[in-house]
Amino acid sequence: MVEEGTRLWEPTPEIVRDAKVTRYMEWLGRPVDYQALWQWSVDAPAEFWTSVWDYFEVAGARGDGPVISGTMPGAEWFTGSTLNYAENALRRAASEPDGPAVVFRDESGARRALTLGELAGEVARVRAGLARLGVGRGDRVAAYAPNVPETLVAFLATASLGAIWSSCSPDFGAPSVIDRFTQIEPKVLIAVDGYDYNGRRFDRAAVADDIAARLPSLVARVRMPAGGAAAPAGTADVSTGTAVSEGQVGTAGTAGASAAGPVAGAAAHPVVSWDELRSAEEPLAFEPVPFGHPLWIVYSSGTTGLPKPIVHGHGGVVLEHLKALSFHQDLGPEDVFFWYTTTGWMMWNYLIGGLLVGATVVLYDGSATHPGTDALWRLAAEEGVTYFGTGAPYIIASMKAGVKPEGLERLRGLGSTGSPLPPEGFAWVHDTLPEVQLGSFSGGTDVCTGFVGAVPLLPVDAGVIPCRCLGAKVESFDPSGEPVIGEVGELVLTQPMPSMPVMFWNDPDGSRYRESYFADYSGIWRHGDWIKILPDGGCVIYGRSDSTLNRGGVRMGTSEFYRVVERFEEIADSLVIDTGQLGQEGRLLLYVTMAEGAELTDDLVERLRTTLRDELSPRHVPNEITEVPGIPRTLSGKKLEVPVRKILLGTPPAMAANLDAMANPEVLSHFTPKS
Ligand SMILES: CC(=O)CC(=O)O
Repeated sequence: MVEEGTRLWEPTPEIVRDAKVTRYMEWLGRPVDYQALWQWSVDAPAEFWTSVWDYFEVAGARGDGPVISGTMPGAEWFTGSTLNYAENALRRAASEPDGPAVVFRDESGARRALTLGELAGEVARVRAGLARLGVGRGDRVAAYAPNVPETLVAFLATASLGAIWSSCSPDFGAPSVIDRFTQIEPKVLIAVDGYDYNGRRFDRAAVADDIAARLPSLVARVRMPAGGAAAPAGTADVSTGTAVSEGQVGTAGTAGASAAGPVAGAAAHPVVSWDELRSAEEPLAFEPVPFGHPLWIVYSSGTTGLPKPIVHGHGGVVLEHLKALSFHQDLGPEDVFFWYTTTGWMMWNYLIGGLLVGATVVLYDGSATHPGTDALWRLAAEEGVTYFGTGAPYIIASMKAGVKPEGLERLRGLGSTGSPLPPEGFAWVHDTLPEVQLGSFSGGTDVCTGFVGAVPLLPVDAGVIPCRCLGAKVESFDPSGEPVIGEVGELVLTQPMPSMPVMFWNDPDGSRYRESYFADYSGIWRHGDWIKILPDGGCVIYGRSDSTLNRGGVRMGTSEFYRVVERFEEIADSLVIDTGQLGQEGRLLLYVTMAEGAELTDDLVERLRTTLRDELSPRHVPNEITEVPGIPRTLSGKKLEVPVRKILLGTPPAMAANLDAMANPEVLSHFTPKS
């Protein structure tokens, strides 16, 4: 067992000297002191964010309007300024056309690379193609597409026109894509015919047809062959619209006809191929748009009602990602940046932000563990990745599988997000890659970034996120709404950040937006996580505050519970649910999946109970411990604590959880209430 707070990594004087954030402080004329810099960044947000614009020489016109007008919700940033995300992402293409921009790898090991010049050329072609289809400023372009270079090209082309992007990963089933895209009424749908995962080809042509048929707003659909444009000829027949998959053809577990039943009649819009879309060579141009002009729409995985369509603006994303990627991940033009994600998670949007700081971005499409658990580590070694990001579950899986990554001499930083990483995960990273700085990073889709994370100036302690990020005034509130240090409380933001949503789509009076973050504390963003802020500024995240374990008034985040349970080598994964309701003590139910060859014996149950009693409290001994075949997770790897709690309290699974956004919906049937 690793004690929380054990010092694991410290920056050398050279790391501190060479850090991008150090150069920025020198430029500001401030002493190299992170805590003092953070305090200034939140006490003087207008000065701080102006300095970010100036320091990075953002391409655009800053104007002389106020930097912040109004307060949350509805604070406005850089009134009167104009810029374009795509121009900022491609700004070095003219001067360094041969510089590396994008590397793509798939499960089979196939590799494609694009220079900055090639990327800009492709963006120009697709931009022209979208414009021919009638796409202009404010129109929505939706993509049902994998993490391939064509998707990135299409996004940048969309942004260059001032049109609005939205993507879903092709492992999403039709109903959940329809739930998302019908809300935003896209003009063009870019849809892939299939994708490869875990050594299998999943044919998505019929799903793409179904989605397109339910989007009456479409003026055209672009057909992308499985594997992207570099797929072998014959992979997709664009004239007939039938997909001819190579290799084994499978049906994804989440596939299926739309929940709303079959659609009669063929779609009225034309279908064009990717090659037709990119057929004309045209000069690249960028539509200047106001700071808050919508860039993309991402979705929060809601469990009731339709997913929330969260709109982020060009300016907020450019400034936030420049700051976070440069000062916290320490990325620049010499870096090769990889984060394991699909296009359906905001970490894709974050990953491609690497272009803003000049890094080469590595796109990977496929399973993290195919053909073996070490798949991503190998990829990182082969591509000379300098910053490797992944979900915390992959680190835990690598630890449990005894993976020993090799050939990572260039690696300097390792990002972990998605769910809290326990101290043991921190220690494994440190023991395995002692030179590498682990950056546990937490924030969310809502702000398209992390607001607590690492910085190269601060040490890393087991289980502790080293700092609150610059410009993010994160505080922990006790039940009476008072800020607390050293105690677990509600994570709130008491100052606006520029990457907060500019609005929710289809929410003209802003009520849905206000209800989502501002219902509890007036003018203060409640994020929905438990956090403890330590006296030295370090932070510990304890999971979602709406799935808290409240045992006789002792409140605890679920991550503390998992930390104890998942240390047992017999346990592969776990889920804990407190069925208590407001004012009522409920039952504490622990679900476990077993490691290969292990059994849930009476002896193991007793050891689990004793350890939980000793390490947490007698109130945290489960009433029941049940073995299940799988722990329900979203496609981006988050445990479904709140939906399972609802199911156990009587809500039907299809109403409690968004089945199509789940990695393993079939396991939900094992979580039914006992009569
Ligand atoms: C940065 C994050 O917070 C990502 C996530 O967990 O969704």
